[in-house]
Amino acid sequence: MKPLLQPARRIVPAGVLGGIAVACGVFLTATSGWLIVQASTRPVILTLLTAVVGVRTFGIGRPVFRYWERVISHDGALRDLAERRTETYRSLIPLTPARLGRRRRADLLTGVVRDLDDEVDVQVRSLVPLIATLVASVLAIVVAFVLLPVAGAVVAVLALCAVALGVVDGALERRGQRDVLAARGEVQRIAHLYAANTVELQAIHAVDDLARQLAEAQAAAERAARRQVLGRAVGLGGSLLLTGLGVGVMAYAVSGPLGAGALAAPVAALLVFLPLALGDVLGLVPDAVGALVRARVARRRLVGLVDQEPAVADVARERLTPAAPTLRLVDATASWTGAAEHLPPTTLTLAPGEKVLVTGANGSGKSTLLALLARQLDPSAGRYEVDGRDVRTVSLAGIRDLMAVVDDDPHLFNGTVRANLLLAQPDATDRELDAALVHAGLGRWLAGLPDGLDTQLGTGVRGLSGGERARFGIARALVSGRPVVLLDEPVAHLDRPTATAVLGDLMASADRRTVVLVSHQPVLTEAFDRVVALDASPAPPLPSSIGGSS
Ligand SMILES: Nc1ncnc2c1ncn2[C@@H]1O[C@H](COP(=O)(O)OP(=O)(O)OP(=O)(O)O)[C@@H](O)[C@H]1O
Repeated sequence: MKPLLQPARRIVPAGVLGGIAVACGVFLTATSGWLIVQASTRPVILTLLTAVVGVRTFGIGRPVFRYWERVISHDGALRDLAERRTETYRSLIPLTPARLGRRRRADLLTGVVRDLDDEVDVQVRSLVPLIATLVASVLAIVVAFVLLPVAGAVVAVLALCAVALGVVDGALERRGQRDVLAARGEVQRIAHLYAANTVELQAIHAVDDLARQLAEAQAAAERAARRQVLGRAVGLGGSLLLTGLGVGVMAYAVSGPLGAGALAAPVAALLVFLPLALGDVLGLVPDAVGALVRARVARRRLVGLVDQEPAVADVARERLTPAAPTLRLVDATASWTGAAEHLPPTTLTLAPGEKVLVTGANGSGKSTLLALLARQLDPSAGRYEVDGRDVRTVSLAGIRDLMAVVDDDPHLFNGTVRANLLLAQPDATDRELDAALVHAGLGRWLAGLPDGLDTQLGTGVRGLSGGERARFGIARALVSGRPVVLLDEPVAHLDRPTATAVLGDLMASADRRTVVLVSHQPVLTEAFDRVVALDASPAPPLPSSIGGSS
């Protein structure tokens, strides 16, 4: 992964432009001070003209440079976001699904997107303001030093104090952030428990107890959020205090015993205004530090997710491309975690075109069996062969290209019907898409769509019923043209007549494809060549109960 603080393209020039914009603001205030004091002595108007031009230049320069900085910094940051997203999604693919835990894919993706946003925020919320502050501070120090060396030293000390304040602020933010995340996690845990088990909780009269726990967790989260805000408040309050102190010390330096008494009054005014104007810039530091802390936490989460060894080794290059493969498991077991077996030793041969129903109790390993067949897992013992070749000796992509996997909740992206189907086979023609929808039992649905394949699908546009979604998943599998279709409870959420109709259409359309369908209860058994029952108890070996038909 790219280092967190590596500036994206154009971020350094953006920071310099931001620095010039900020310096324009600082010198606008300082030259205004010079102008006001000089004007009070009623000099010849010509002596004021230079300062008037300076004030105008700085006044115009500030928004112009600020706008320029915004345009190029956001352009750079958005490109960086796109690159980091692509890189992260690429890293997630080999980890899917075995290393991603049992979280819902949508939740996982939302978390990853949010973490990447926080990470990229560093570019515009931390790097640009910090570079800008540095540039403006250096310019201010140089100008002050040229006018009066001790004034340069005062501005330099002020800038160093702002850095120290940033470090303290960072430590407070870090602690606050940790507490906030822990407290929010607890709220989420209890809320999920509450929402997912309301009926059971009512049955054991535990609803009030859990509601009290939820209220306490919520109160703890609010306290943690207040502590976190305290860090930011210390930073902002501290920078205001520093500004005030800076003005006082500078006033003392230019007028007091430090030998500056000889300074002309307008120049003295310019120098006294300098720390005041710099205060605006130093006030950016706490926000920049806050963004940095959030980004570090997000980065740690992303690294924890992405920095895992894939469950399946992809070492061989030779690609198998059989049109009708024979799949064979020989005493194969599989494990998601490496700590326990999640599939008992299994021997099973799937001839080309065979239709097999796999049943078994919850947790007996049906989905694990499909994951093994789809090469989302490799056998922890035994063998998995495709056309007589051990799958570990051929390319992973080649094996996966043979399989179409349909789960119990096919995802529909915001986009047209066509785009949602082309995901499975980008080269498919409209005729093939139409045919797949018709074969999956969605012919009438398609005919009723206002724009046919161009109709928009997805949230808030056009929803699909559970049965239609299941059929859409099957249509995608048909469009893919892959010779093996693996279905994990594709009709789990449907009523019996709809489930029977969907499966009937699948069997009629799967013609020469091999179909393995997992279901915790026997459905439409007569449509399958074989029914395989998985035993819930792990060992001893089960080759006799599996591989046979019932
Ligand atoms: N992604 C995963 N990570 C870790 N453990 C998993 C994962 N998926 C399944 N398991 C574990 O593997 C075992 C078998 O689960 P599996 O989902 O294969 O059973 P199943 O027969 O399909 O059950 P169900 O009918 O409830 O879907 C279970 O103990 C389960 O907790």
